Amino acid sequence: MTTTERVAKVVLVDIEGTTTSISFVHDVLFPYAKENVNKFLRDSWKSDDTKQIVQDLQQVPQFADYKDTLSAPPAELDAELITGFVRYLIDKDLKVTPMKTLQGLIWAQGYASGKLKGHVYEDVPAAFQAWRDAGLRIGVYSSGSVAAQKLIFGHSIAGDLMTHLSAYFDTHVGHKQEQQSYENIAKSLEVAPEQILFLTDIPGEAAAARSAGLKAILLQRPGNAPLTDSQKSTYEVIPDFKPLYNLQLP
Ligand SMILES: CSCCC(=O)C(=O)COP(=O)(O)O
Ligand SMILES: [Mg+2]
Repeated sequence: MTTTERVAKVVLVDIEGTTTSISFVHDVLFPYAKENVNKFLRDSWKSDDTKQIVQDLQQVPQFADYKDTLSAPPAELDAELITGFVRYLIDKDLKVTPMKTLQGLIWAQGYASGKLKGHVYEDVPAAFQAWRDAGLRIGVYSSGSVAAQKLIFGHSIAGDLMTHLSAYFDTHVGHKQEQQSYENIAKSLEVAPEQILFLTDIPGEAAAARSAGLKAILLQRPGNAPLTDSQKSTYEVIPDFKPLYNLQLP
């Protein structure tokens, strides 16, 4: 296991498998979106936001694949067809940007009604506080939309954690396994890439971040996919944020 230098100006955190359990995302958030997508689309079908999302969803390459799975595709585009497509994307966990935007709008209703509360591991609020006390900035980079990120941290089981966060990035900045995305993030943060520490559960994301010059550490939270010996020797692997409570500015 390599050991990462304990200095950074910005800590960039992934959500699912890093700050938050995979189970919360897959067993609570995704089912909530699948259950409520039809009503959401019917209620808002004529709104500009929904019209834009529907238009963008039709441009997604997987839309044609989905229609091929239907024995009798509808002649006209309607809320039922888009509902089916959204559920198809969620089942395949495809991180398609307009679907992620739509999920965020649906979850907003769940958080507002109190049916949803964002899961965060117990070491997360303490780490956020310690890093901010040490003068570091904290940013989020997730495939979930920026709106969804703000909801999960703003309505978390540990209270409003948004007060700790100063930057949010989603797939509008690029996909998480692409080097260019991390270069874009460093540019946007106005920080040299090597001053950013990225925390994630996915080795492909850590590799992309590292190729852009960021530091990267892997999380092995309960329920995360097991890491190979090669991955464990390539990256520092930690079970939670506690080993990082003492991060300092360079
Ligand atoms: C922003 S909360 C929901 C997380 C989500 O939708 C998702 O796809 C998780 O992606 P991540 O990049 O955080 O692993
Ligand atoms: Mg993740």
